Amino acid sequence: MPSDEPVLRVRDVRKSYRGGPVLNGVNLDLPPGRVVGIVGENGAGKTTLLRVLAGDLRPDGGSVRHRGRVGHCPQETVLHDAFTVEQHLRFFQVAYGLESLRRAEELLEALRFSGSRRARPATLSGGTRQKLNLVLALMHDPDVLLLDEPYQGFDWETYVRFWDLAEELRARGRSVLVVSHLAYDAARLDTLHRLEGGVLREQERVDAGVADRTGAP
Ligand SMILES: Nc1ncnc2c1ncn2[C@@H]1O[C@H](COP(=O)(O)OP(=O)(O)OP(=O)(O)O)[C@@H](O)[C@H]1O
Repeated sequence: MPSDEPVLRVRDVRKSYRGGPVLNGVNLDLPPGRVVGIVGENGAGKTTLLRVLAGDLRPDGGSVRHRGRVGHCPQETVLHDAFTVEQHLRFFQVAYGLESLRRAEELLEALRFSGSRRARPATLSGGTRQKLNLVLALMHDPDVLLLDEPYQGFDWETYVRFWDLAEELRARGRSVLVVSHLAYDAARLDTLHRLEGGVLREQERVDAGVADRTGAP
């Protein structure tokens, strides 16, 4: 029987900058096979929280435990203009220790990546760069995927494909945590949390269904 033990367990996470506290005791359990959203206003601390969860930023207190592999798609793309698309894929293949680019190819196809593999990121559109950013975070098929505003710059079709992909991952027992300042896609989530005052609170999802699926990205 598959374990429902959390793939991500967050306890009393605290983080302050010089300007004052941003995270004031964040708690979260993310079981396998869930798509979870975190919303919050600009400056609420969403990016800070995701960086702490990804191990990119050390919290002042509290703990973060992962079970399995983590993928992190930061808000700022990780792409480097000295490298082509193909070189990015090869670089991450080596970094992740992957035998092939099979999964990366599937993801490029799923998101209808249209850029040339010989192109450098600066010559790609913002949405196309974001697709590559997402593929790089996902190509090792992580158990937990942490996404910071993942659909910025996506057109409507790509936005819908992104959610199809999230559903495919959930069906295979992967968990996806999506951070956004917008909550209109709540119907696509298993759980929605609001980050406010440095803590997470579970939100009532407005299951208007159709209404929730009509907002533009
Ligand atoms: N490296 C840093 N040094 C100092 N202050 C920071 C740093 N990073 C973020 N902050 C501050 O911490 C607060 C939370 O920032 P954060 O980027 O985590 O919020 P956010 O919810 O992701 O915002 P947005 O929706 O605008 O992306 C803000 O007041 C920001 O100015």
